[in-house]
Amino acid sequence: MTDAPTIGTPLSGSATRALLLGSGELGKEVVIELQRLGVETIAVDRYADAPAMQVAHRSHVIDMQDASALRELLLDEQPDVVIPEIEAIATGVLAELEEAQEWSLRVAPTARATVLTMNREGIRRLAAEDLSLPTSPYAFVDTYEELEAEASRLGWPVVIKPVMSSSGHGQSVVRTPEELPAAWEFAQTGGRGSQTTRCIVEGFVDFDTEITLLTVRHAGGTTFLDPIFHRQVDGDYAESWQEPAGTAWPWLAAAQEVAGAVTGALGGWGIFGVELFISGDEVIFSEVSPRPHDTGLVTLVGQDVSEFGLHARAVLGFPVAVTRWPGGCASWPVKVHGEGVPEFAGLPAAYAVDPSVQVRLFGKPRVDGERRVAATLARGASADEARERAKAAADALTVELR
Ligand SMILES: Nc1ncnc2c1ncn2[C@@H]1O[C@H](COP(=O)(O)OP(=O)(O)OP(=O)(O)O)[C@@H](O)[C@H]1O
Ligand SMILES: NCC(=O)N[C@@H]1O[C@H](COP(=O)([O-])[O-])[C@@H](O)[C@H]1O
Ligand SMILES: [Mg+2]
Repeated sequence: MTDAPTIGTPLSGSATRALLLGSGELGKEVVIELQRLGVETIAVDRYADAPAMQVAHRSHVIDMQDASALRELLLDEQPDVVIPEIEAIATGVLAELEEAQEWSLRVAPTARATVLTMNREGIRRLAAEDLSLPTSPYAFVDTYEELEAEASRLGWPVVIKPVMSSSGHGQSVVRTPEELPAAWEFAQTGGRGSQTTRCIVEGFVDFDTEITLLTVRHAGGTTFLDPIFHRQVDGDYAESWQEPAGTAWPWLAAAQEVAGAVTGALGGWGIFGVELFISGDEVIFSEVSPRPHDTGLVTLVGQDVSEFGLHARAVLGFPVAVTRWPGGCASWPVKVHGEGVPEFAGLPAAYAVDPSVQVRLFGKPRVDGERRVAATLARGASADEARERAKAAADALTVELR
């Protein structure tokens, strides 16, 4: 792909082809945006009938952590752009193929960015040690004995996370030494299938609030979106919202500086979800996704172009601009526990909450354990009003597993 890209016609020799690695709810929205731009889309994930597969031109099921399977697929498809969507990918293959340029391949935002962020160690060392950004105190451990030593050095409570995981998988807050063995066990079994025992152990940050600062690097420069506030439960997002457009924050300039430094170091084009803790006026870097962020689902109602549309435009090489809905907006994820195929009821009641309510049913084929299967979205005059509406809409939905 050149710096001034053209878009071909899908399924023809001129097609512009985008291949998603990871095809969950976030990828589904990216594929919809790419389809609107006439891009041929190929959705890949570890299981069949994943959400993005249901809207893409075609799909493949492979173990994305298997380097040879991934290499074989990419050589076969030869996409113009690869869009990583999840944290469990053999990213070394992306770096190898981007470097080799056997065909004109770009990885969004860059192969190096995906390598560095796929593993918590890469991005944490880049931010804290190379860029000298404030982070929680941390250590990396490979054994239970190392964990014990580092946790007591850092001081309680500590947060333990597998180096390859997301959405809180395998993550726990440990308040006393007695809780440590169970947390180690959870980290070993609960991650996203990494082949290592390695974990990060972090000192607990007693923040006032936490935000995702969506940052778009694109052909026209770098654009910071309005902060997205969120509340997390067990390491996974439980609610996110944007305050009315134009709200001023004393820490915003510092937050943009941190986001600019991290995304600048990662480089390339695309959207980044920069996760920051705010404590007083202090901004502490937590982590960054070089792709759309789950808390950014709120942009589906808060902006004229959502984070998914912005990612699609940026990775294709186009400049972006954003207009905000002037009021508040909110998203509320729907998670279910159990086993079976989801069946949803209560949509009329959810829509009756407010005309601004929107519902996304992701279409995940089944649930085994706990899984996010839907989200509700709403607007309001204030963020609080939007949050109440999004929650009320989610409460009105019922999910049966059959
Ligand atoms: N050191 C810390 N101190 C206090 N809270 C923390 C710390 N690390 C993580 N958390 C809490 O846990 C949440 C999830 O952590 P983190 O983002 O690292 O996990 P994740 O698995 O990558 O989640 P996601 O994929 O949803 O971003 C954070 O948003 C924050 O609320
Ligand atoms: N915090 C990261 C995040 O929200 N990622 C989103 O969740 C999907 C995996 O869901 P699953 O575990 O239900 O398959 C991913 O594919 C992505 O869309
Ligand atoms: Mg996170």
